[in-house]
Amino acid sequence: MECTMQNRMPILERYLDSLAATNPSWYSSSVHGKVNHINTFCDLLSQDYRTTKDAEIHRCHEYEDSLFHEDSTLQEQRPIHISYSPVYGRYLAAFRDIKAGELIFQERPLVLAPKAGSGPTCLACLKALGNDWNGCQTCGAPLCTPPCTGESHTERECSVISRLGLKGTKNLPLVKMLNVILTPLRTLMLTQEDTSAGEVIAALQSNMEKRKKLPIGRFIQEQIVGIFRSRMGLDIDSDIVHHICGVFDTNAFEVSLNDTCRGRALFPLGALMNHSCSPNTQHWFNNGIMTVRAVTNIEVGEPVTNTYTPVLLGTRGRTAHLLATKLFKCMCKRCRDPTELGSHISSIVCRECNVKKGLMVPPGDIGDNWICQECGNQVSNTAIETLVRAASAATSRMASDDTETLVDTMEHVSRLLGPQHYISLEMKYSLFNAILREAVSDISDENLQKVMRLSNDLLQVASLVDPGLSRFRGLLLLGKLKASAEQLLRLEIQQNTNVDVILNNVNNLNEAGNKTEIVSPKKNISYQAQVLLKEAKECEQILQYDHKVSEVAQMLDLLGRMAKTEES
Ligand SMILES: C[S@@+](CC[C@H](N)C(=O)[O-])C[C@H]1O[C@@H](n2cnc3c(N)ncnc32)[C@H](O)[C@@H]1O
Repeated sequence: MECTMQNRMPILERYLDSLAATNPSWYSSSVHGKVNHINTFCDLLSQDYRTTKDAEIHRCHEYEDSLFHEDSTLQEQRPIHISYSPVYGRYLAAFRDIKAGELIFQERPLVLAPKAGSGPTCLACLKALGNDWNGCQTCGAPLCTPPCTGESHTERECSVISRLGLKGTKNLPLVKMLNVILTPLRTLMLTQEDTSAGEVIAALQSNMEKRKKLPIGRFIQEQIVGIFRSRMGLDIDSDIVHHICGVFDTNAFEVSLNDTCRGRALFPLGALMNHSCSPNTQHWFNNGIMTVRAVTNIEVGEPVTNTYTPVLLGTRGRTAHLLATKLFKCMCKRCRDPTELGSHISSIVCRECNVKKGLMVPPGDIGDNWICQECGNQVSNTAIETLVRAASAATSRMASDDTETLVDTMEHVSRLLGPQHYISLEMKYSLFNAILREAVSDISDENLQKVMRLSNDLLQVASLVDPGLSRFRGLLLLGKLKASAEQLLRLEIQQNTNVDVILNNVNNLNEAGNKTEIVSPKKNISYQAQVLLKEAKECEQILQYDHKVSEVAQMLDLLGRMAKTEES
């Protein structure tokens, strides 16, 4: 039975209500008791499973009326609601002003499965197993040995997979195929076992009709539907499989459960965050639970956005990625601005005006010439694209942990495209990470200086395209802190062992030969540590939900000790 247009928004609204238990902060203490009276997700959603074939969801009058009658006290603390626009479809919007750093919501995954295309992965806990694995005794699918505590590989799943004939074969292509079909298989089983979950999945956007006309549609029909029917004996309506696969490809998140277990998961509320190339939220996963936090202030009514593309990618790259994977053209502020919010990460340095270092910004029309903003020099789009492809090819051949090669490639790309270009920035970020992979005490003075320079360059770009409390900024600040704290530590050791340096400092004379105010080396280190301590506290706030927060805690300890040195 086809789901009517009118009932899709309320399904998702009721799903939002059902997340009350995971989000107690949505309710003020005076209405806390009411949380218990909200029906559970399962109670509230009790209709049959139905697929919806597009995202054209309109608010109906009945729905507006039902909102009007809703208990407003329950909503007063909640930061979000679901809104609709003919351009964006449904989207999460701020229900009240949200402050940067505020936790917006937490959500458990509805479906969790290995990533399509991944190698042997334990079906119970999603740990990557490499090639040395043992198959499940019943179906032959990869599982941990000794058995892990993961619960995802159920008896029912096992009995269906056993029809694949994997047992005893360790057939790698078949294992990879299993990772492709497992997502729709698990989702299908969930919709059959839990009609409420099925209804939410049915209400999510799948872009099914458009996808059916694309190669992905043919793949799903021939491979996934084909295997379900012919090898697994499942009598299944192919539209349901197309819808489920489309729901995953349109909405799923890559999630890490811990250091070794990773997969793909569906978070129906998280899925309602629309895309922005300069998003106002950041999300983290902890034991599979998604935590979404505001990275900038979000005004009431503003969309609450997530990014579906890497932020360090130029507009043309992001546009191509979004069109290919999510089937829409982004028209956000960053995409409409050829300078990309002043970052110039798609602009190319002009070769004709070396002195002024003029930049050629991408033309509005994709086929037009690129024109230097300083000297008016024109270069054809084809020539620029060839240049960018050459730079990109140079970086893709390179090992990302070899710092010397990274430096050479970064300099080469900077000469070709300019230091502000996104490929140069990717190189800078790779180099920053490669240097910091070493224990900080083993990093040379020269490389510590490099980390400082790279982080400053990247922080400048981050403040434009990924501003506020973004993880990117947090990681850059952390690297910078590690480098500066280590430099300070080396200075402290040097001064403790070199009495001459101290005496010279103490007898400090200015150019006129007068004694200047004496700043003892210890006081100087203490002062610098106090400045860094402030940055470390900002970093701690940004990475509050990140596993890297333990590294920030170490920095806080170290800097705290150095800041106190003068007093002792
Ligand atoms: C993860 S879903 C987001 C929720 C979706 N709008 C809905 O109604 O269920 C992704 C889809 O939303 C739409 N979308 C998301 N961000 C958009 C944006 N910035 N501009 C236009 N469409 C967008 C696209 O159709 C995309 O395929």
